[in-house]
Amino acid sequence: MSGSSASLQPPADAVKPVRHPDAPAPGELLGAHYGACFGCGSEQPHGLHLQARAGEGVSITAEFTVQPAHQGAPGLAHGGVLATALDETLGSLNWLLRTIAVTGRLETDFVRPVPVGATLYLEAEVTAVAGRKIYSTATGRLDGPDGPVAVRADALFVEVKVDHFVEHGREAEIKAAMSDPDQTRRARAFEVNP
Ligand SMILES: CCCCC/C=C\C/C=C\C/C=C\C/C=C\CCCC(=O)SCCNC(=O)CCNC(=O)[C@H](O)C(C)(C)COP(=O)(O)OP(=O)(O)OC[C@H]1O[C@@H](n2cnc3c(N)ncnc32)[C@H](O)[C@@H]1OP(=O)(O)O
Repeated sequence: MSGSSASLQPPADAVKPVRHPDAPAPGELLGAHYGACFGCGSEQPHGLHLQARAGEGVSITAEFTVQPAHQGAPGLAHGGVLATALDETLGSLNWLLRTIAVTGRLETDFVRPVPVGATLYLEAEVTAVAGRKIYSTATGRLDGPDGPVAVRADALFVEVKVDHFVEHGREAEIKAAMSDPDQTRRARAFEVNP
């Protein structure tokens, strides 16, 4: 996308992203990174329940169907919810790098209104990596994977350690996550890089 700000332009020393050898195969569903996640978790009744699938290289596809709970104007998706769908899809890319990263900056274009009941077909890819900084881009289309673009975004994610969550998250949820062996395994798996 041409309109993004200077801080979303990769620096001259940025490199191409490298797909981790243990990344899920193209076509495989990624599953939720956290059950209570508003974007992808199954435990949030009004969440997006976004399902992301590994693509080729460092790319992801995902689908999200707009529910009545996601309205801003009558019958239309709230822009913040659409930004969440883009953010979640972009965040899923980090699974393919086996890097834990959080959104530092997200720039979103809202191109077409998205009605309730519509399915947003999202695709995202990492474009460059510079140290801890991961640059990525995403689009969301209507009517199918080749349909008209409704939303798009450019983002900068910043790599963090698991300690980021332990340090900043509310104690009750952190304790629950740490006592869940599946959650701990998923989080720790990211800390072992080749
Ligand atoms: C056992 C329990 C563990 C449970 C964990 C569960 C699961 C873990 C697995 C995966 C989960 C991970 C993510 C979730 C996935 C998807 C959900 C969607 C993603 C999100 O929704 S996630 C929430 C929203 N997100 C935040 O909550 C971030 C708040 N924020 C911060 O926590 C800090 O702000 C941070 C860490 C971003 C940076 O802080 P820092 O101190 O580490 O690093 P620093 O500031 O030095 O930045 C380093 C370099 O990035 C550049 N940089 C930084 N920010 C920039 C900006 N905004 N614009 C342009 N450039 C920026 C600097 O300019 C510098 O660049 P340079 O190196 O060139 O100088």
